[in-house]
Amino acid sequence: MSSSEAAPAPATPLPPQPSLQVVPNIPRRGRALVAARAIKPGEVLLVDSPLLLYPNLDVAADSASSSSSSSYCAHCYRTLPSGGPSFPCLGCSGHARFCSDTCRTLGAACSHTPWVCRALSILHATAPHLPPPLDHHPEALSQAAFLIAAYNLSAISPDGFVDLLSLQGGATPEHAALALHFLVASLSPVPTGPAGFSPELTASLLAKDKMNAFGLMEPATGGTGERRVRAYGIYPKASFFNHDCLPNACRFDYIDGAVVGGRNADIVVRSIHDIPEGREVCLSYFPVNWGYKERQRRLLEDYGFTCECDRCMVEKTWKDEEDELEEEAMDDEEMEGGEAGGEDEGMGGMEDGDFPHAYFFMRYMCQRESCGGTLAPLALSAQSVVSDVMECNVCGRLSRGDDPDTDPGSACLQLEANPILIECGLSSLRDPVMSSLVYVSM
Ligand SMILES: C[S@@+](CC[C@H](N)C(=O)[O-])C[C@H]1O[C@@H](n2cnc3c(N)ncnc32)[C@H](O)[C@@H]1O
Repeated sequence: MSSSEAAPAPATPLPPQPSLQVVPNIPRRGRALVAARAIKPGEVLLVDSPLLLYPNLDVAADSASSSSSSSYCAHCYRTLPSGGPSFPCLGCSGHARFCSDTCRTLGAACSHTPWVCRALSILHATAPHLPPPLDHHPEALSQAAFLIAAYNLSAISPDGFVDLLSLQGGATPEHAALALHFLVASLSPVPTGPAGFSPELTASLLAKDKMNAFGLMEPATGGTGERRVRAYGIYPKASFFNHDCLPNACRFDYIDGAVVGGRNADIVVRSIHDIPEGREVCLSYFPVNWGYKERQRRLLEDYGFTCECDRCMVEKTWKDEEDELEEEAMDDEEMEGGEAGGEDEGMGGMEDGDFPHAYFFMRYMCQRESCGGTLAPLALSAQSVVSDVMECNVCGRLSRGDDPDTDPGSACLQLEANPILIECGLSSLRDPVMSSLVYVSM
């Protein structure tokens, strides 16, 4: 280089290229998220903060502890340390408790305002005497808690409420929605935002909740491995993900994790494996090990569509065979007067050749009994190196299982959710990811 040539400008790192595009309307699927470029396994595709959170009150009503106060912070839903300090709400005689004075102050300003506090207190007192048809409605209390949170949002954040209204889902008021509307109306005068308070709005909100709420699970406690939902959240960007019964991404929450900045209720969506540019990125709306009939029933009842994904197209034919087998078994039973074993609707009895998704189940499904979680690699390192450690999005176990011929369960590191590795996973949660959705017009 001669002395007259200008020295090259120091290289400035390129901003991260967005990984997802919002496509506004795919026929029969509505909005969708599509890979804006080739995506590697374990990439953090989205970090989303909740528009609102609300408690799963139906669990509390079921349990013996229904009369005691909740074991989660009423603002951020972190587990409260047993025997440790907690900060009672000053308005409802400590029924609601917080994990810190900061959460108590934030709660009073947004999630646990004086109106929410009063309405939830009355709801707790009313819970044993709900009028019909709510007395036989398994989710009545949680749905009432959702409506309280939603109408509270309409008053404290009209913009947030507009985001909520923009989500998929609408309905005309039917019996249960009307009953919930009048239950909420009876609790305490509802603070109305610009959208008002009406049976039509209530029905529409309930439909949006059904189609878009994410369950945040209780911590895994060993034992049976069965986990219940501690709270539900509405996540506006994550709500754009459509469903696939063999998803290419899955979501994690670290609600009890050591997340800086008070964003422990954020959810993180990571890719499970390579995704080519242009491919739709989908989550599974429930555990991937559910059988065909159960999946179709849930998708139709709660989400209003019939799934035609590749897996369903294959398993649809199994259903007919199963029905035939069931009929044969019933005929045999009638002839022999003996017991006939029923066919498992899931994977039971399948030969490898009948089951083209076998690889997915071996590689990406948690092998821990009764977990049903999906595995994704820990987040890509800063150098974009794909991790060979897989994390389960339900039980949090970490495992190494590159070789599909080995049982990933046997390679399981047997660590409880490892805080160091999870911190590594979270280290790539930079704010730019939040804005990495780009909107395209068709
Ligand atoms: C959480 S929203 C997903 C985003 C939605 N497409 C939108 O436009 O906002 C769930 C709704 O999307 C639609 N949907 C999701 N997955 C689908 C699929 N595999 N096939 C058809 N529709 C689907 C259904 O209407 C479902 O109730």
